Amino acid sequence: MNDNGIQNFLLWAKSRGVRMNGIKPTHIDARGIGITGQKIMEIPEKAIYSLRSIPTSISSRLPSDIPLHGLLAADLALRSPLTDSPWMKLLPTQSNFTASIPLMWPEELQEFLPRVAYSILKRQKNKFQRECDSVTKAFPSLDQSKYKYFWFIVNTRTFLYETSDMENYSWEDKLCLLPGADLFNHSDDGCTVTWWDNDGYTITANRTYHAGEELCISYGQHANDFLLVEYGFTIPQNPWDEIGLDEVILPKLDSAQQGALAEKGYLGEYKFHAERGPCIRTRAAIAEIQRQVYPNAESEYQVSDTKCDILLKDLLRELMKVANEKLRRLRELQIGEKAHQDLLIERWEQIQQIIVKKINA
Ligand SMILES: C[S@@+](CC[C@H](N)C(=O)[O-])C[C@H]1O[C@@H](n2cnc3c(N)ncnc32)[C@H](O)[C@@H]1O
Repeated sequence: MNDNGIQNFLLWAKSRGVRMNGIKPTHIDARGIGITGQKIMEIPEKAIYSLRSIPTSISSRLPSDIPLHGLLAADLALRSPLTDSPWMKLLPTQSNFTASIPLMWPEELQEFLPRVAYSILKRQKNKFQRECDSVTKAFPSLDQSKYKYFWFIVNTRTFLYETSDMENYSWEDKLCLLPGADLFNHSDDGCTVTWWDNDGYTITANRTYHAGEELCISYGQHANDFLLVEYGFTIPQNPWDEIGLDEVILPKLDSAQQGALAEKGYLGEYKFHAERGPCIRTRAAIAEIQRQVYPNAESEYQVSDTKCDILLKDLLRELMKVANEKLRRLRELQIGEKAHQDLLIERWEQIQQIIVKKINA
């Protein structure tokens, strides 16, 4: 059936009282016709807040290499082009951020983050501080905490934005704010966000939703450590979740082994994914450790899956002890808000669940 056929069918169905809200029949490859979601939101070019929206009175006073993230935050904090609007009244408050965003927590609590999350936090802290220093140097009356608030508004609400004239921009500068579309929460399998070059964005339902059911988009294939630091939440059943093994692997490697791994570009950032298992870096490190036990094995490929699995389970048991101890101390802790402790406890319990699943497999 062609599109005319579908249109005629829709008119006929409508005359019989059939109502379709937010969905329509569509040709779906080999599966013939199926029902897909309609456009549920359109954001035209003129509603996009991006580099082009920033006046030279702001940008010319800042270093030319300041990332767009820092520039957008400066514009929002200084000029309030959107902040006096009804959009602003809907945004999270400072106290929402203080409860959820680890960079705003007491430092003693940040140290309870899993190592992977803590590394992401350190990079984020450095990036924020560099941009904050540039902006407050150029605009000394701007309060640091006000700038930090808007920096996180940008951090938690931007979309990837790439027009044909932005090819040479660094990926960091290909972003924009979309007031309205930024109200979608994240799920690993959400509605589709499409950018039509020089025209605007459309968001399309990915499946049929029940009336009143929340529609989400996906912020990307992120593990929970990333979601926690960048957005202030984790999701319970996250298919992209993985756990870091650095704190149990690195102490087992002597300097020669570390050198061998560094040569291959495999020193550190060891991950284990609940479904996919150890990443290639982890396998290479396990092979190095195995060589202490099986000195004749020459490459990671010579270490059998079974031997790798036995050592992996030992490493996971060690990580379990770390998780147990963190949870014990967290439950007794008197610093910070309950929301901070809840988020940390939730994350360590997710780590425990991934470990238990593997050990019992
Ligand atoms: C782009 S905004 C989404 C709209 C936001 N909920 C609001 O009230 O404006 C992103 C923020 O929403 C929250 N969020 C998004 N998805 C979430 C989820 N699946 N679970 C918990 N919080 C979520 C987090 O605070 C995140 O930083």
